[in-house]
Amino acid sequence: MPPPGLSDDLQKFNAGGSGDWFPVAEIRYYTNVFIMYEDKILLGYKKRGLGIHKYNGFGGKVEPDESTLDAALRELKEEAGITAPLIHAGTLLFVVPGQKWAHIDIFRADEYTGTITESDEMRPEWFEKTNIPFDNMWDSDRHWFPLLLSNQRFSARADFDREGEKYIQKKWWIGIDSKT
Ligand SMILES: Nc1ncnc2c1[nH]c(=O)n2[C@H]1C[C@H](O)[C@@H](COP(=O)(O)OP(=O)(O)OP(=O)(O)O)O1
Repeated sequence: MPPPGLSDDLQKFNAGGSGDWFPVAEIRYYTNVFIMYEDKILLGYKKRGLGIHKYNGFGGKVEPDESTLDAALRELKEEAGITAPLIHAGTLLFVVPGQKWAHIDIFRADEYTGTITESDEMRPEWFEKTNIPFDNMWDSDRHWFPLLLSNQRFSARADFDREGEKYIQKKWWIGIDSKT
């Protein structure tokens, strides 16, 4: 049975951790974009802010009056200097007690245009799909990345405890969105 916040008709892919799900809170919308090319994936090394010193997709907050797709395209341009024909790949609910829930729409593309450029926020870097730096990413990424890489749409929830600047994964649930 999917946790609160996810649709009931998902097919479970994996789940783990312990304890209760954190209580419902207001939602804030974010985006995250992954560019694939042949056997490689483009990640960004975060130079500031939430997730500093981790590798992630390119993305950030959705601004008022902006669609998630427009926000994803804007952040990809701002943070990596490129544009791409984005496809919605999945959704991650990132939950931390005492904070708004982050609803992250995750996009992918298999091509891009422009010159990949480092920004103040992100240093882009290509990785082999067989050598993704999970030990230096958000802990939940390793659980949904197989679905991103195999082009299966997913919805996921990951609850993290916060200890100072550290985020410790407590519980997660990943489902395949079989409607698509
Ligand atoms: N758990 C987890 N896994 C993978 N990705 C993420 C998380 N939690 C997250 O917040 N994220 C992603 C979602 C976004 O792409 C970024 C966070 O966005 P942020 O850099 O705070 O937003 P910006 O709008 O770019 O920030 P500023 O420009 O205001 O600094 O991490």
